[in-house]
Amino acid sequence: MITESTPVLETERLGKRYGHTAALTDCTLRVPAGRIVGLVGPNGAGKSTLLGLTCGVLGPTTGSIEVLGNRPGGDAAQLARVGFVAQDAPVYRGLSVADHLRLGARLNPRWDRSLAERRVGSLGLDPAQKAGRLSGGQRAQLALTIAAAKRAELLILDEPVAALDPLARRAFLRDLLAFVAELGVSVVLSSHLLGDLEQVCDHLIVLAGGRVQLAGDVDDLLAVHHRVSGALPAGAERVHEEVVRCAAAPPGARPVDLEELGLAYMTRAAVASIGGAA
Ligand SMILES: Nc1ncnc2c1ncn2[C@@H]1O[C@H](COP(=O)(O)OP(=O)(O)OP(=O)(O)O)[C@@H](O)[C@H]1O
Repeated sequence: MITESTPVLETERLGKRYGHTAALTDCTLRVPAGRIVGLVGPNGAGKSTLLGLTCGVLGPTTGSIEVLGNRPGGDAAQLARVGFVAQDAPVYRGLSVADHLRLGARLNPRWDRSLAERRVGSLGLDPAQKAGRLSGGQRAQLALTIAAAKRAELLILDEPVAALDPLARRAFLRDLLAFVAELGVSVVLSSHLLGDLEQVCDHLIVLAGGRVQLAGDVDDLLAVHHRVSGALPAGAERVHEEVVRCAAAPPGARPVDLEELGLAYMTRAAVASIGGAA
């Protein structure tokens, strides 16, 4: 039975291979509902693969995955519960903004016309403008509007801000926060830009080499990681350089921010893979 405590995403030893390439290995995750999840990792870490498995466009090679308590992409009802914006904010370049909204209304049973029109108006998009003539930021906003108006319970956004300048990125993330608060939707957002994710995410997943390096609610993760110069305190584990993991802050320790934390785990994984290859 699906309840409010049903996780939006639950995986158990999930694995995905493309031929001889292991894109994801032994990935075990549990993401509670209502979170804005930052999915970070270097190029080739497996982020797009995990997002593809989550929305059901890919199937697992090993292990299991449940999204909102069901098999991803299992049927039309499940597809309607998940909104997916792939990399590069895909839109139909020859169709106008208004055409996109009409198409959204025809294809999505829970389409929220008033939300779509309100967002297009507040963004200052001309309904008659062809999507191919919008700027990168406007295209990203249009793709986000369509995903939001679908009234999905989970929004999956694969590097939605990658092509945007700093001002457009900030505007996009601010809008995302506003409508997440309005709609109560859960979001999984991948990015290389940890600084951006820090502004919006309350749950973090760090992937590297196809494996989960770190996952959890941001407040919990920040509470057990600290910056310590000098000798490793008793009971602490060194993640990378000054960043250590231990339940209580040792004397003289300084707090870490999300960017430092993500980088520490990604660097540790990179160093380990070079060591393993040597
Ligand atoms: N269709 C495919 N066929 C073969 N290998 C693939 C395919 N898609 C991804 N891969 C490989 O799987 C691994 C993970 O790729 P994935 O695209 O999931 O990583 P990513 O973290 O999203 O990377 P990026 O940040 O560069 O977009 C990489 O080694 C990649 O080369």
